[in-house]
Amino acid sequence: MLRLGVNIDHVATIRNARGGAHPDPVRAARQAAESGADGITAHLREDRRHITDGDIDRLMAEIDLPLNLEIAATPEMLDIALRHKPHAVCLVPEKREERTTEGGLDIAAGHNHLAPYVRQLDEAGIRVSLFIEADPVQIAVAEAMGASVIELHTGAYCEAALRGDTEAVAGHLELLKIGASEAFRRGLEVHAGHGLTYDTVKPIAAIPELLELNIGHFLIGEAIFRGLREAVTTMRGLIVEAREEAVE
Ligand SMILES: CC(=O)[C@@H](O)[C@H](O)COP(=O)(O)O
Ligand SMILES: NCC(=O)COP(=O)(O)O
Repeated sequence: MLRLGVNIDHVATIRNARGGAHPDPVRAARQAAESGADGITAHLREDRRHITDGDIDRLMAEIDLPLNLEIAATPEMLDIALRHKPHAVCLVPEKREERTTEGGLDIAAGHNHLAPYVRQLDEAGIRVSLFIEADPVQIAVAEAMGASVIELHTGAYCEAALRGDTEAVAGHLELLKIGASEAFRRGLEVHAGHGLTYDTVKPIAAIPELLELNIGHFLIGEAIFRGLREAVTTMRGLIVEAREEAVE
C-alpha cells in the first residue's frame, strides 16, 4: 500500500503570520490522521519560519502516527533528532534565502559531511531518508552511505506541469520511474515528494516501487477551500485510484 505522509509545515506558516497559536499544526496532524494519513512530515528549518521546536515536542507527545522529521544536516538539528528519536529523519538541503526546497541534497558532493549523520541517526534506531534527485549517482551514494530510504524530489516534474510543458513533464516522470526502479534494485525504500497536487499525483503514485508520498503545501492550501479532512481524503482517493488503474 502506498503510504501518504502529510506535511503540516504550512499550517505553521499561517499561525506564525500573527505569532499566536492558531491554526495549530498538531491539531492539523490529528485531523490528517483521522482522514487517512499514514504519517506526518514536519520540516524543522534552521530559521524556524514555520515548524518550531515546540511543535516537534507536541507532535512526538500527542500524535500516534509516525513522524518523518525533515532537517538539514547540522549539529543543532542532529542533536534535536537524536533527542526526539522520531520514526524517520529525512535529510534535506536548506538555504536560508530559499522560499522552499529547490532541489535534492547533493549527497555525492557532501558524502564525507553526511555519512556521520546517517550513521548516528541509524545507530539511534531512526530510519534515515535522503531527499535526492532521481539521479543514478545520487542513488548509488545513498546505498553506499547506508541510508534505508531515499525520497525522490518531484519538484521539477511538478513545475513542468504547472507551466504546461508536457514534454518536460514526460521527461521528468521517466527519470523518476527509472530512479525509483534503480533505488528499489539497490534495496532502498523509495519515497517521493515536493509540489504534488491533485493534478500531478497519479502518475507518481502509479510508480510501483514507491512506498510513500509526502505531500503538504497543496493540501494545506486546498484545506482553506474544502477543509483539511476532505483535502486529505481526496488525495488518498487519487493515490488509491492510481494504484488500481496501474494494475488493470
Ligand atoms: C523537502 C521538501 O520538499 C519539503 O518537505 C520541505 O518541507 C519544503 O520546505 P517548506 O515546507 O519550507 O516549503
Ligand atoms: N518532502 C516533501 C514534503 O514533505 C511535502 O512537500 P510539499 O508538498 O509541501 O511541496
